[in-house]
Amino acid sequence: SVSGDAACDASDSSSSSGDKNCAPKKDDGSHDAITGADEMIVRPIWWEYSIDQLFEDYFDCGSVIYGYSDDNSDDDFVALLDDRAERGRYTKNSDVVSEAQLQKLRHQWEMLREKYVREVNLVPIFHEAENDSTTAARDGGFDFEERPRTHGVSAIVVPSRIGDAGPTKGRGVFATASIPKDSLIINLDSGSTGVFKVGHSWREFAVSLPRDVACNFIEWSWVQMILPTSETDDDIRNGLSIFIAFDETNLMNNADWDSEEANTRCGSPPKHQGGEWGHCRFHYYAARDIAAGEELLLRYGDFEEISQRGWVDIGL
Ligand SMILES: C[S@@+](CC[C@H](N)C(=O)[O-])C[C@H]1O[C@@H](n2cnc3c(N)ncnc32)[C@H](O)[C@@H]1O
Repeated sequence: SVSGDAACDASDSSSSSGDKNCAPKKDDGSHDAITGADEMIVRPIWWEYSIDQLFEDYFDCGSVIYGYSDDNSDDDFVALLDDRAERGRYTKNSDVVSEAQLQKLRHQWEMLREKYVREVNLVPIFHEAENDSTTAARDGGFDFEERPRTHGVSAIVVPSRIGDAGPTKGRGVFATASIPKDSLIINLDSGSTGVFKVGHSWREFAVSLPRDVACNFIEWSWVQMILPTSETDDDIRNGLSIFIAFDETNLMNNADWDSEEANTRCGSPPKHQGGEWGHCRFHYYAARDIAAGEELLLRYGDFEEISQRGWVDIGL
């Protein structure tokens, strides 16, 4: 017998994944109990959910992230779907960078950061902002007074602000000072990026978050294959890892989808004209001179597989 949702037979593993009739109630932390002959196994109903199923079925994140919901059938929704089909994505919110929205985001990053330190803690995470003058001296003398302070450290080490990147892109990150070619822009070694090595621990972390934070957490996480720097490099992040940033690097958009050249590239910059970029690990540099006011645009393919195959390989 099955406790909880009687329509969902938890002993059939296929029924717990993807079948909308079996979708759990949101945020109730409920479990399905399977009664065997001698034992009762309590199996969490999110047990086998893939990342896509968590996003679509468990949390129904469409309305949270893109502003649409399955039961919305008005004309706006049809137009919205058309737009999504064209662009692949859609962001409806017109007030994406109001102070209230940014406060909410900062609060979510802090919540994720604290929970990560409490429950996972595989890499050092810092709660305090670094001393800006030290950072400025190290990274080329930018005037860091211009940079709005975030809670905790940020991986973005150039003067920047979160801004409205337009109706299809949503928020983005913009330079607030000119950045010379080859400057360090993102340092994911700054104690502001968490790592998970096992898909299931990431899944467990996701399902215990409030719905709106969970949807962002899923949207912001990425899987990356990190190549070691040498035979003796035993950094826990080497190999296949899931990463989550606790800062505004989560808001950086992709250049490729608009057929633009990324101005912010992962890996060490080529040492000579026409040379190759080094392996993408934790540092991102200016691919050219970037003017104040320009959006900092990544090439998502630098750090994650476009096919998103890594999620399957890591158990999600
Ligand atoms: C890491 S987030 C970037 C922040 C996002 N713009 C926001 O406001 O939350 C990645 C998401 O941003 C959107 N995005 C990124 N680059 C885009 C582009 N070039 N065109 C349209 N949407 C883009 C997509 O929805 C994508 O899933």
